[in-house]
Amino acid sequence: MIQVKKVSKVFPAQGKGESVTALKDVSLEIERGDIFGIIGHSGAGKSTLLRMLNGLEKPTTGSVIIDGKEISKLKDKELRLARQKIGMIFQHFHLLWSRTVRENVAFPLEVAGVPKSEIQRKVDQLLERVGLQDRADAYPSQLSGGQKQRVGIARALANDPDVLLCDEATSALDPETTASILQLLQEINRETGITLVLITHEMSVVRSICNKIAVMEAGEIVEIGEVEEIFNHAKHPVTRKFLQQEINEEAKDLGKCLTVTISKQSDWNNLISIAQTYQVSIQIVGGEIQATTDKHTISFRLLGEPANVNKAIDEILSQANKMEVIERV
Ligand SMILES: Nc1ncnc2c1ncn2[C@@H]1O[C@H](COP(=O)(O)OP(=O)(O)OP(=O)(O)O)[C@@H](O)[C@H]1O
Repeated sequence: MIQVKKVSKVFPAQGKGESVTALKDVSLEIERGDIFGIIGHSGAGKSTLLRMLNGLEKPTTGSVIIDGKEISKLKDKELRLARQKIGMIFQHFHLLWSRTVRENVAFPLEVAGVPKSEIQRKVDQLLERVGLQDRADAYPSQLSGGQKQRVGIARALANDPDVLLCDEATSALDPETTASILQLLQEINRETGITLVLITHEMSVVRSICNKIAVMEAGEIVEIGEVEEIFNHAKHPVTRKFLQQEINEEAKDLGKCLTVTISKQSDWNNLISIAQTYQVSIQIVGGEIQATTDKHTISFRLLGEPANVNKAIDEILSQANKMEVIERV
């Protein structure tokens, strides 16, 4: 469905600045119906790659092929037609603020020259699909973040695209709304077989809906494959860091989480003795055994009476000279 072949992108120097290599020799293949996640830190090149997929950005070298057509070579009308089959949703929604919900969703259909009666029918159907039929005449400013993104999704689906590109589509939303938007995207993928490509900096997003993932760092793909495989056998440090971050985030919802370095048997004994003293239990939520350095990192939560948990944490922090506390969430 989507093939990115040896794509590089260099943004030429502006003024006195230096040129920026945003993508270096990136290759990937996305199959029809995939929910493909691209994860990376800010500046890794995710947006540039996503913009290549709908022809908004042209590769400096290499090619992008969608449904057999080399999008990077298309011009004018051909490119416009190809783009109608590639929807996009954004972190900050990009809605037209002076238009109602209905008019926002109708917009791409008007641009595509669809007859008015057909537009009406299609918009009703789309609004029902995203659960906004009773907000059709509201303006975006009257909607919650989740509802705004639902408008964005309905609008992106207006021309029955084969691909939906999601640019940090849930990053501005709270966890509950994020879950409901991801669920909607997953349902649409199941019902229509649409291919989803989503960029994110959160592993939890990848875990909840993606089947494949590419991890990017400094313009390159450092790890790529099936989600299950990568989550179980992450090889690259960047991937591992994202996974660790997710564990910490998850733990934040459930209780206080500490990540400490354990380098001696006595550190374990110490930890257990503190837990016994304050009658808390240690729930390990993650960790890493570093065979080469003999330093093991563990992340854990303390469970018990809140006052006791706090005392135990204070005790561990006060012994930071013995166990190095890397992170306290
Ligand atoms: N139009 C442009 N002109 C010059 N440099 C650019 C342009 N667009 C992106 N870049 C640079 O390319 C690199 C990759 O940027 P990109 O926006 O693709 O990263 P990203 O992973 O999407 O980051 P973020 O999550 O912050 O959006 C960055 O160094 C960025 O400054």
